[in-house]
Amino acid sequence: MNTAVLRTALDAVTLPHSQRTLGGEKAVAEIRAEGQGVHITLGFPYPVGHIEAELRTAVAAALSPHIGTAPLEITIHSHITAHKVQPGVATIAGVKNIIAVASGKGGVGKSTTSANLALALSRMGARVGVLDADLYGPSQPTMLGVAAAAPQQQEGHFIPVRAEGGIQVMSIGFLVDTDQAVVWRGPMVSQALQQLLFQSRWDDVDYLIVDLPPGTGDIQLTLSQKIPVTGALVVTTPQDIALIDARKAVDMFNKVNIPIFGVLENMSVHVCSQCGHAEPIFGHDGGKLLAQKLGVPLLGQLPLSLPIRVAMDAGQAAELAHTEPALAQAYTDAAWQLVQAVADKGKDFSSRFPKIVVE
Ligand SMILES: Nc1ncnc2c1ncn2[C@@H]1O[C@H](COP(=O)(O)OP(=O)(O)OP(=O)(O)O)[C@@H](O)[C@H]1O
Repeated sequence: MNTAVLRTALDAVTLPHSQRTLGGEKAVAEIRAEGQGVHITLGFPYPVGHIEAELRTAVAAALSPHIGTAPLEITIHSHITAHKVQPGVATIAGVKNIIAVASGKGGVGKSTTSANLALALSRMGARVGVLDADLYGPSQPTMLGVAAAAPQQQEGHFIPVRAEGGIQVMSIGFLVDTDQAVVWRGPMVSQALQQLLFQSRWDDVDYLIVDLPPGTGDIQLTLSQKIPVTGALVVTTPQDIALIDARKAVDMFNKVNIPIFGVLENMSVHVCSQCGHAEPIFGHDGGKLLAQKLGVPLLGQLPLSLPIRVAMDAGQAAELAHTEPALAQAYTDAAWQLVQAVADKGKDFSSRFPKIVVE
């Protein structure tokens, strides 16, 4: 069997729900002809659990003209590494990539998006963490169904609470009476965020989703100066007033050299559960147009949906995957774009070199 011919056929295979090819991704790690059969090993720098079945079918179809009915074995690996962050900020033990979820305006669904992206990433096979940095209104414990839990402490470290899918969750909501946090000033807020992040014992997290408070205040400043962020995404509703604020959030990230992975439009249209009529309550395609204007990807357009609201408030975000597969798929599509964008960033080598201290 000619492995060069097989490689050419494999390299041309397009990844499901993507424009990328196995060749472009340098994903074909090994082609081994053994006896009458063929063994293929594919390696990816992102999770592929959500496309694995389709990928296997596509690979088998591409090889079938060359191998006929010979036995075919396909092994698929994902190896997710740490990627570059802002210059001068070192990465954190146990966390490979931090993704900040921001919005210019409050109430646009940033926390909802953070929780659902985390769940999508975990369904795709990644190890995921969520840091609730919305110190004035933490909602991740509720949305992810772990509001009654508390992080254990071990040798002065917090052990993040585990939610559905093994998601590691840390939130100021676990530690303090959040009514008090409302009166905190800048330095206290900044310190609380750093404590949550640095004093937690994260267990080999591929992607840590940081749910930021709305706006461009103290938390965002701390984030940009002290916390190693791989990139950010901005959530907005389509109406003009939200878009103006979303743009401010994007400008802020640009100023501090944190790349924007994309814009996610939330509450795009309302589809009536009775008659199916779609109504653009907050306007049409605003997030899409903003993404175009800014030259960043549109990660998705999520409808204003009663099942989303009910699930989030009841702490049953994880159930959406079973009860509302189309909505869960929209979050998976967004997460899929996100992990590809992360993989495109340069790798981080800071942890491989000893720190040089000048005294
Ligand atoms: N696509 C959606 N469809 C229906 N309800 C939604 C949707 N997205 C969010 N919601 C609901 O809107 C409310 C606000 O959402 P969420 O808390 O995620 O917003 P936020 O931007 O994080 O708010 P905050 O400014 O308080 O941090 C919640 O009750 C949530 O369930």
